[in-house]
Amino acid sequence: MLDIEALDHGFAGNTLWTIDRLHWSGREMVHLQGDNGSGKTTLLRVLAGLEPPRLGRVRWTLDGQSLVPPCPGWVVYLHQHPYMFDTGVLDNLLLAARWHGLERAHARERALGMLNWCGLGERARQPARSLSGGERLRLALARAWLLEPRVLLLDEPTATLDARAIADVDALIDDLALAGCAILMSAHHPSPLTARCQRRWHLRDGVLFDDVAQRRESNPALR
Ligand SMILES: Nc1ncnc2c1ncn2[C@@H]1O[C@H](COP(=O)(O)OP(=O)(O)OP(=O)(O)O)[C@@H](O)[C@H]1O
Repeated sequence: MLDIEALDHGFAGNTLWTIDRLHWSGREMVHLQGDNGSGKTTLLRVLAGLEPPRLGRVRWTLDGQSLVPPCPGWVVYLHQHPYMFDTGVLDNLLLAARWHGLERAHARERALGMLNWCGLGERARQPARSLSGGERLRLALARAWLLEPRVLLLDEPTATLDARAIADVDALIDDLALAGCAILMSAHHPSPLTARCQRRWHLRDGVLFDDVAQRRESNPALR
């Protein structure tokens, strides 16, 4: 569902990374790795269409349609410190629903379901900006899931969380993956979730190494 050809990005005339060719069916959960500054966030932002690549092409094939990012509501990028609207917790979901044109009664019912799913059912009226880091991330996952995206691009989702919060977020991400949402996540530190990723992309020295492609290269039977 993701096809990349001759993608190249950088700033001020310097190349950050280049990717000759990459295909991802979306069936395997992917762990994007790389040192600080290797360009993980930038790659996720380019895949989401939040910034255009310097050269090359990104194409998503979703529900039989070939799309160039951005694909609002379908390919969703989530920052490790997600933006919270300056409203209550429930209204954060309802605003997102309205923004994306969900029908009002359906949106409310679904938003309440999402709040229970992410464990914030008792916090509907609490100001969203007063939530802890882990709670914000859970609310942001609920806000994303409200739209039933096909792809979630998660930027260091558990980087600043303690073990308990990581377990909570891991469980939610796992639910999304089981429901058929394709997950690509960057993460520095191993976690139960990164351990479950079936594929690894590694940004090193400006090149993206794909362990699946490398296995195919080294085993002719897989080509
Ligand atoms: N808009 C921009 N203008 C100039 N340089 C930028 C811009 N955005 C990112 N960079 C630079 O690109 C490099 C890669 O940044 P990026 O945030 O993608 O790396 P990262 O791998 O996600 O890093 P980290 O693991 O530390 O979060 C950094 O050196 C950053 O300063």
